Amino acid sequence: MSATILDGKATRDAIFEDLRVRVAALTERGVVPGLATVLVGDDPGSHAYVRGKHSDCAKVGITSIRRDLPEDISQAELEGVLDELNADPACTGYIVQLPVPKHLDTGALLERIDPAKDADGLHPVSLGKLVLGEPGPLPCTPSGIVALLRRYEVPLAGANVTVIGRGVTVGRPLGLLLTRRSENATVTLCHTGTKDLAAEVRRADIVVAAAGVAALITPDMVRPGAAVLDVGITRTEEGLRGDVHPDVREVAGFLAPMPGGVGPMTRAMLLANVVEAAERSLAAQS
Ligand SMILES: Nc1nc2c(c(=O)[nH]1)N[C@@H](CN(C=O)c1ccc(C(=O)N[C@@H](CCC(=O)O)C(=O)O)cc1)CN2
Repeated sequence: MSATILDGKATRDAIFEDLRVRVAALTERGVVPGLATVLVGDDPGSHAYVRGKHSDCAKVGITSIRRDLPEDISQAELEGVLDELNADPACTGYIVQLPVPKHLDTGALLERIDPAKDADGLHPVSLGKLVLGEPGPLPCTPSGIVALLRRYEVPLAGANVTVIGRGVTVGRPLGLLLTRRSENATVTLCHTGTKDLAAEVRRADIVVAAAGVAALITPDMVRPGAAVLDVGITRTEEGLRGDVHPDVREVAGFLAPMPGGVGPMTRAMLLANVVEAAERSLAAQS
């Protein structure tokens, strides 16, 4: 039997409906949420994601600001742009599109963002709040994964989850999210040093593949009925490839495909972070 598809686009559309109403309520009370994006260089994938973020903003009524910058910008110049956004009242939240060119220090850039405007949940203060279990913006892909699993009622409490990839945008924060008491899953975080990846995947109830290696997860590795979420994207001459082999669909119980699964959820959770931050600031004013 073929897997039930975890439909990220349909789930995103439902989230946008809710956000549209909340943005209208904020705007009526004089708070206009505004998302800025900071994009460095010419990477076509990053340009496509940033375009998508701006078109999402238009759909829910969030104003958006673009800062597209040249590949050879210096760290100091780029930090100057972040300082301007920190001071700009029209920008209530912003992101630095990752990855940035190699000569730039990603950690220092993320740290430069005013934590109150951290729309991506990647500032050290936001990640610290996640570790401490305090409220704050959550990294978008991990929170999108949890929202998608919840929407399709995939059981999380007590589940064995194998996450492949230890990056700061997906693997590491996802491990923190899924081991909160509210999710209560047991997480194995796999990476290039993992001795027997197939064995770690085989014992999982839920597999999240975020390695960026095309077709890394093959049907023989997946326990029949498991939920498999494909987060990896590899651009090849034949088109986009996910980390999950297409035949996994015949073995898995649930499948978040690439495209159409986790990606749209990442975009939805970004806007949710912007709206939640605006709501928090309004509550703090009153
Ligand atoms: N500052 C950040 N940088 C990056 C993040 C992030 O969350 N914050 N995540 C990724 C890129 N990303 C958003 O920025 C992103 C990736 C993929 C998708 C998406 O919708 N993918 C489509 C398929 C891909 C395509 O059509 O090109 C899908 O899965 O359906 C959205 C956002 C790294 N950088």
